Amino acid sequence: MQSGLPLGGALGSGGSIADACSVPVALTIAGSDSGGGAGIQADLKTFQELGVYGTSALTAITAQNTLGVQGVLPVAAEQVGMQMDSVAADLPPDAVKTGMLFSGEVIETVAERAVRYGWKKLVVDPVITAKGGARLLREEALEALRRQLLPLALAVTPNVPEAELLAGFPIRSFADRERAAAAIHSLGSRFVILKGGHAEEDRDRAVDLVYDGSGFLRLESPRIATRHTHGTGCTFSAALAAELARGASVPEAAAAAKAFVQAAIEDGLGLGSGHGPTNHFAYKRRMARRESGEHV
Ligand SMILES: Nc1ncnc2c1ncn2[C@@H]1O[C@H](COP(=O)(O)OP(=O)(O)OP(=O)(O)O)[C@@H](O)[C@H]1O
Ligand SMILES: Cc1ncc(CO)c(N)n1
Repeated sequence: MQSGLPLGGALGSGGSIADACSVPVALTIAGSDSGGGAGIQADLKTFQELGVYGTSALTAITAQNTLGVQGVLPVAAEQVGMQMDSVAADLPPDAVKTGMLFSGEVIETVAERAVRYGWKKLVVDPVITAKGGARLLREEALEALRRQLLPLALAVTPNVPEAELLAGFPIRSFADRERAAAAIHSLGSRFVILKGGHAEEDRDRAVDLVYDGSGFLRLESPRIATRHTHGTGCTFSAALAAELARGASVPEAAAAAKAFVQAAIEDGLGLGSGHGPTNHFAYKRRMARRESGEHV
């Protein structure tokens, strides 16, 4: 895994940063959250915190805050495609993640570009509803997600309600979660990371399951008692994509993403009067304190 940005030395030798910089690049294809805790804003903040240059293709503009989603304006699929073309032509991404895609046409456009540009490190966060229940994916687009996008994914990162919809059966136990991960894996993604934020049977632990088609890896952390978890899923999948862009394997990237989101929830900001955002600064600050010898 790369440990930092190779900027050092470039300035003193007369070269420009632009000439010398080989920073990893990630692309997020997602919706805008005006409240800044989820969507494209969470993704770009996470990329930045992890030392990855962030680019974006916007799929929808949501009017949103910690209380809910007040409005959704979809971006036309053609315009989403043009944004991907602009980025791919000039700033080829090392990893790509998708979030809110909203329509079947946008999903089809993303799948077509993923093939055209050979995006191998594609993370699909199958965003379906927001925490308050607002729909971020049209009902009729679920099949397009299952059939067109998942076969192209390196990793898909459903939460429990999304996994129920993708697998087609309810999840009530840990064994159900394993069965759902296997069912989703059969749709074609190389890895399934079934997140446990919503899992009601785990009161004390937040357990994410990583499945590669043969074995399960469990990523566990203490469950934090807080309502400030807006955007945890976006933040997790963005951290996963950033670590993949830096050269990590999927299990390594998933463990790092779990640590990133745990710090972001633990050091919450207390903003807003509903489900507040997480703290995207927290992980990097902790790492810096750890490196300076502090016990964190
Ligand atoms: N209360 C919590 N304490 C610790 N970790 C949590 C908590 N809630 C969620 N997580 C972690 O956050 C990550 C995202 O999981 P979650 O299931 O909440 O995703 P999500 O529902 O897609 O999020 P959102 O829809 O808010 O973006 C996972 O790694 C999960 O384990
Ligand atoms: C734009 C957007 N994407 C994803 C989510 C899911 O958290 C959200 N609430 N808003």
